[in-house]
Amino acid sequence: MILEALLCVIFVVFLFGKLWKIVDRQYFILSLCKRIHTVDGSPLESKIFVTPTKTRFGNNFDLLSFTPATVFNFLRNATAKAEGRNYLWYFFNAPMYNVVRAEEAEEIFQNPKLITKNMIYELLRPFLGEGLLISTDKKWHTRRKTLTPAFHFNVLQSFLAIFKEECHKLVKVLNQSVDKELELNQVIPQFTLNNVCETALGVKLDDMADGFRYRESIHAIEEVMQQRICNPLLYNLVYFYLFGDYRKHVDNLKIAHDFSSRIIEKKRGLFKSKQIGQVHEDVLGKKQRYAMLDTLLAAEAEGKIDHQGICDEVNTFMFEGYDTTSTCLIFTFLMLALHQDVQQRCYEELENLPEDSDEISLFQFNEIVFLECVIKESLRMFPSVPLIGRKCMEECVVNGLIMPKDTQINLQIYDIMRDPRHFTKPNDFQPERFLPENTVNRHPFAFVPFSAGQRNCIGQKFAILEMKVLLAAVIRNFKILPVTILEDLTFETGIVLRTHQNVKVKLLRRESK
Ligand code: HEM
Repeated sequence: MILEALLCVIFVVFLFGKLWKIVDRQYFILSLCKRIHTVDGSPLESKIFVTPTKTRFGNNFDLLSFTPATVFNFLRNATAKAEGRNYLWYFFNAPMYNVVRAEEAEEIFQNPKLITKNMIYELLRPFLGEGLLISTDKKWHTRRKTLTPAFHFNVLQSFLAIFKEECHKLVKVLNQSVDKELELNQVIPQFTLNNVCETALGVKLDDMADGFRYRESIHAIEEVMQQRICNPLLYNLVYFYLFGDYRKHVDNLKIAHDFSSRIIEKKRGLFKSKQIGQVHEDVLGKKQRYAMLDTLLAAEAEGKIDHQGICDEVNTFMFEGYDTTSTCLIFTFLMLALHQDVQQRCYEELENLPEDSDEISLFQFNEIVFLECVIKESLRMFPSVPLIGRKCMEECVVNGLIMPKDTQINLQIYDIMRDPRHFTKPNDFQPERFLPENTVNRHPFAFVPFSAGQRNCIGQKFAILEMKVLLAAVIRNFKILPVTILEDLTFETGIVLRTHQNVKVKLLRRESK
């Protein structure tokens, strides 16, 4: 009797084991997801690197109790282990495919079915709603079409005046910091936030009574998003509510949303009066300039967008247009300080411009080639957006792999742009790489700091112009000397690439001619 029962148990265990093996070929059972397979039936390992898991539950627990710095190092180590191949994790009920090669990234950027963002972006949803960055399908297409004219050449022309004004203000501040250590993180973000606030909303943040509070709230929102990125448990709303900074986050979201919503309401009133030929002044009684919000209000008048939609788009611009540009500027200043020869070459290039910076035209800014190479090389080495994510909404074939529905794709921009096959000595700062004659044979998707394909950055021309205006003004007025060196810095991956330490330089006033 006992023997029979034992045999029965052994048989059931054997059967269960067999069944488990069969199912496990298709599904990573303990990670609760379907597996990726190759189209030609070859072993997956022959095409990509399958990252070994720390537990039997996929890579789900590999990231627990991470900090922004350890996320950065984790990603770099993962890429190093893959030895130049794209690599896979089984993560969060779905496979996560990491792309580090331009060749395979191209197919993803170009695939019109792969335009939906992945789960990381859900952390931004409470702030950005259905704005351009997160929305998908028809809504995204319509909005993108509506907003594209807001970045037209003629519009940039009118934004140039704003950039110059903010630049004058900043140069005045910098004049007081000559010969002292200057923390770039204390001054640059204010410059880019002021710019994006005025170009998006049409108001000067420094003139607004609650401008400071708004600025603080944006910082706080980002900090919480950063925390959540580092701890997958905090993605869960209940866990976030119980153990995270949920209340603080909600309060800050309210401050930021109320601020933009209030301005939108006031601007709507002015827009309507303008339509019937009254008033041309803004909320503070000053002469009105074009702002992106005007394009949105015009779309609202045509019934193409509602109040919530406008709020989402404005918040998206503020968010996307602020930290990305300040991060790039900080790294560019750092690299200029560390490479005096490059800085000197920029200075000489700028000597050809009119002495009065107010007279430098958009056309002339576009012609500053070497400085643009410097910006691009900084973006290559230190991309403000180090990774972007997509999601397969249905089973799809990508890079010769069959990806189940819900597969998450990470385009590791940081690693793509440090691929030695496309950039020799990738860790060396060499702006000459971007001179037109040196880019001819480069893979078109090897340099993608603004993403590529349909969902590329709508604000890239805006950003390059804004950064050129400030860099040109600072280089013409000051010699930038190094204080921080790269070895002092701990890099952190959040929504944007950051350093744990503030970046410091020293300015010397240049002799006026
Ligand atoms: C150095 C500065 C900047 C960098 C490196 C940058 C980078 C990027 C990247 C990589 C994306 C794609 C994100 C993704 O797919 O997840 C993106 C999208 C976007 N960027 Fe930028 N950006 C910069 C500046 C700006 C500025 C100044 C604005 C607006 C004023 C802006 C507005 C946007 C918007 C709205 C999107 C979403 C576009 C869409 O999906 O249709 N960006 N940016």
